[in-house]
Amino acid sequence: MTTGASKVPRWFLLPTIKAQTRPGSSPFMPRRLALLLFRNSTSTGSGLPQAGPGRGWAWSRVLMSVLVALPLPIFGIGIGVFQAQWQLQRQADRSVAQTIERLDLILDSSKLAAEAVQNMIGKSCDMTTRHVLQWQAATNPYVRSINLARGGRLYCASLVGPISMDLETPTFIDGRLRLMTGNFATPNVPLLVTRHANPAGSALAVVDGRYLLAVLQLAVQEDDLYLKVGDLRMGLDGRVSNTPIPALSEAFAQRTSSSHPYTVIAGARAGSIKNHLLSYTLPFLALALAGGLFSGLICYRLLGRPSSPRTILRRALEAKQFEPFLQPIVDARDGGWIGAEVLMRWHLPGEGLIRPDLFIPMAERTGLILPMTRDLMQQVASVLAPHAAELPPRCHIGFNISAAHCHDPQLLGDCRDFLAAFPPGTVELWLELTERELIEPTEDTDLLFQQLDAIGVKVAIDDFGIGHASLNYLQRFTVNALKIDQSFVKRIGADTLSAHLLDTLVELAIRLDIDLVAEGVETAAQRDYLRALNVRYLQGYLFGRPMPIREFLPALHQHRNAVRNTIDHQS
Ligand SMILES: Nc1nc2c(ncn2[C@@H]2O[C@@H]3COP(=O)(O)O[C@H]4[C@@H](O)[C@H](n5cnc6c(=O)[nH]c(N)nc65)O[C@@H]4COP(=O)(O)O[C@H]3[C@H]2O)c(=O)[nH]1
Repeated sequence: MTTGASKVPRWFLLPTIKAQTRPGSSPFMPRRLALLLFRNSTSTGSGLPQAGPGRGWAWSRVLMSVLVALPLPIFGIGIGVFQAQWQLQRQADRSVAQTIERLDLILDSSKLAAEAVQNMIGKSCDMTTRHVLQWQAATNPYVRSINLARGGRLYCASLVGPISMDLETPTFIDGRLRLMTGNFATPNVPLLVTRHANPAGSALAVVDGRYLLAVLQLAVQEDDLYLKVGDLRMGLDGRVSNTPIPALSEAFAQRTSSSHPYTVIAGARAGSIKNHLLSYTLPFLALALAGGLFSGLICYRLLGRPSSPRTILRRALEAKQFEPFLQPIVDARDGGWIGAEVLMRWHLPGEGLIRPDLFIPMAERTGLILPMTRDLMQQVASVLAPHAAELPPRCHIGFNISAAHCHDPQLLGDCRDFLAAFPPGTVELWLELTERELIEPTEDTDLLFQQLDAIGVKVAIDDFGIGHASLNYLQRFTVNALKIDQSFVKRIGADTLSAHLLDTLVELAIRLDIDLVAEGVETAAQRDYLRALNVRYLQGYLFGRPMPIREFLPALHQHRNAVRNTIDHQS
């Protein structure tokens, strides 16, 4: 049976579906089948609501893609921050170590110079004393001048000879070292003074602050670096002050010299990690960001791709993309509508309507046919039940059911719910059994059919005459109607053998006292032939094509008006 405006013959599709759904076969949809599913749609039935893909799913897809995209940049930034922190701390440790090493060297040298003139302490500041002092200042690296003090006052300087100045002895840390902002000779150049005392007084070796600054600047990298002597400190700007050292929150190192009473402090202020990241790890971060973005996009694409038939159908079901189309069934005697067969259509946004024979077999194999049929029943009930009074008396509404339904105890509940939606006696529910999958009769199926019969549900055998199981079904189940397959109807008038077959089927139904419905009636000649054979109900394009459920009631009213007009005309 071929229906609709298919471009792909059924023989081409079915092997693919069968291969796909064979137990143990790949769970992924072959590309050909995916293409078939998405490309082969009919263009019938315009005016359907635009059912978009499930909103929930769309959000989940975006959320999952973001979750996939984020770890790489987060990991990249984490690694970058960790690496920057580690590097800044290492630099601070190294700066402190190098500074201590070099300053110790300088201070050792100035200490030696002060010790070298200790026998001159207390002696008068004559030419000989000055000569000794100048000699030491000239021959010791880093030492700018050497002075002598007595009784708390400077009295002899290598630079100017006799002098009298307060030494401010308490300002020397441990009595040995003093950091100064400048002195009488160079008031703006910091100095570091080493003091060597003996009972007669003290010798003072003065180191120029510019050496100290050079040491600091050579050792420093990205960090801040300070030399601290007592309360005074000297930073990389070369100034001496007693203001507190700024908070070094992102790296910190501090060490006190083991030889001289001073401390070196290094570290990184707030914002250094960010600067470090931007200057050194930017390409790495950009790469991590691009990687994250790429993986997020790939994830988004993959989630948007058809995965397994089950997933595709489940998503479509969640998105309410399966819609009921109704095709009228008429009384052969007067052509009046007695009800309709419900036929499922898949309304795929952007693609139009997908024919049921392209997805029903897959829905049956995946078991999704059960919730799909339930959804269809609910949709039909919700649209038609409020208009039950406008329907034909005991309106016949037929749903196709599959083998899986016959083993599903929920079918009974679904049928009950469907009938309960309508006022009692207004509709007659028909279940049409197809032969696509063989129904295995068991005690459970027997019980189910008995229960269905008990609540007034009728059973029809669909496509009767073309399958070998139809007769078995007749024996096994309580069958209320046979639907003659449209292939017999098509051959009416074509050959005598077909005519005989049709006659025999009709005779069988009459003998069994079962109702007959002929499908696929397209011409008046077919209608007349079937009517002459006493086939009770007819269905086919001659009376109406499958239509969206919302068009069914207006079409029914139109049909009634047309019949009324004809009767009026005749009378
Ligand atoms: N050429 C021609 N065709 C006519 C004429 N009158 C009706 N038809 C088509 O014949 C099919 C009759 O349904 P079916 O035999 O139950 O065959 C159905 C049924 O077996 C299955 N199907 C449809 N809806 C459902 C469903 O909700 N559940 C299940 N399990 N199967 C369904 O898909 C099959 C195909 O459905 P449709 O494509 O809707 O095709 C429908 C209908 O559109 C006519 O005059 N000429």
